[in-house]
Amino acid sequence: MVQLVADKHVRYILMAEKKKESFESVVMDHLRMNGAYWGLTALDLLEKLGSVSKDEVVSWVMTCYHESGGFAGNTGHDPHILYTLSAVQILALFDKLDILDVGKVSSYVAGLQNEDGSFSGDIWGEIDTRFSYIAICCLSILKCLDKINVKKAVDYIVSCKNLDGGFGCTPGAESHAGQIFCCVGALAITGNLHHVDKDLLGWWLCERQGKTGGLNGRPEKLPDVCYSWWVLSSLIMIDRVHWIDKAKLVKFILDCQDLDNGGISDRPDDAVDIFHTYFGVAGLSLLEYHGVKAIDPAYALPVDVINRIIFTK
Ligand SMILES: CN(C(=O)[C@H](Cc1cnc[nH]1)NC(=O)OCc1ccccc1)[C@@H](Cc1ccccc1)C(=O)N[C@@H](Cc1c[nH]c2ccccc12)C(=O)NO
Ligand SMILES: [Zn+2]
Repeated sequence: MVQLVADKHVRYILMAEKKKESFESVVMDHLRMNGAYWGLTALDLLEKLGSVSKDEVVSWVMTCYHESGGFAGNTGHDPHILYTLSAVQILALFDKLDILDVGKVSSYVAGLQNEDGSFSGDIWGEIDTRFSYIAICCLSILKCLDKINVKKAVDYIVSCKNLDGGFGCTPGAESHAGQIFCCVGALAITGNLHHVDKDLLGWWLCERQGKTGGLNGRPEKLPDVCYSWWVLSSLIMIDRVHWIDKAKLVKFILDCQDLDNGGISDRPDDAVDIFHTYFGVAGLSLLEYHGVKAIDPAYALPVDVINRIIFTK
């Protein structure tokens, strides 16, 4: 039985941090803040966050801070809600939320809420339930949920619920595991999971597991390691995780590792990347794999980090 080659993954992540000219880092240049969140959270789940310089990372994150209170995907880029959450999550990992002007950051996020309760990603106005989740998760970590109209935000999310029990990016849009994670996560954080039909959605989610043990994002699609997060965290939040075969999913994730150079790919024998390495480790965390720290399914941060935030000051 293949094991988790944790040390190889740690080395792969640390190398990715250094290789700035590689194809992958150039392609991902505009979402480098997300990449930093994936790499650092995976390191923390493997109990190796200490192998990076906290001060170096934190000062780089702050070079992406914009006077509007938002964060950009890389130094000097435009701010966007996507990267503001990743930046706040990184600072939470290092217990450095105190360096933030919380009032400014929370006002940037709250300022993106629309009349109908939905959220835009930035000043250009694109609306997506992904942004509702990001706003609620970010403001909850900053303890500023009172800055938005939570009831309207929840009503908008509920308006995106489909007949199959799932959720899409806007009202009437097709159910997709990624959007389901966002909507269920936002409802979980705000204490509104009673709006979810747990048996109906649980059935749609457990149907994502194929004969290989992997999970896909929609019917007929190929299994993909990152759905080990989108689908599994949703199943855990609605208390239906026993409806899938956890052991088969563990094997699928472990079979996606590059045993020599480290890293995890979306499916066996594909090229590894930092995104799937994180979602593979996070999936194993949700499956309580030995040697991986527990991750919170709604906040996508280690449980000890969430406990520190919720139960202090
Ligand atoms: C832009 N991205 C995507 O579109 C990936 C592509 C993909 C990977 N495997 C299958 N497709 N898809 C993706 O992120 O889908 C997740 C999702 C979740 C919620 C709504 C829509 C899509 C990836 C990057 C990527 C591109 C190409 C290949 C591998 C990674 C990406 O940056 N995703 C972001 C999307 C995102 C940002 N903030 C979020 C908050 C909640 C949920 C998702 C996000 C992410 O998951 N950050 O943690
Ligand atoms: Zn994927």
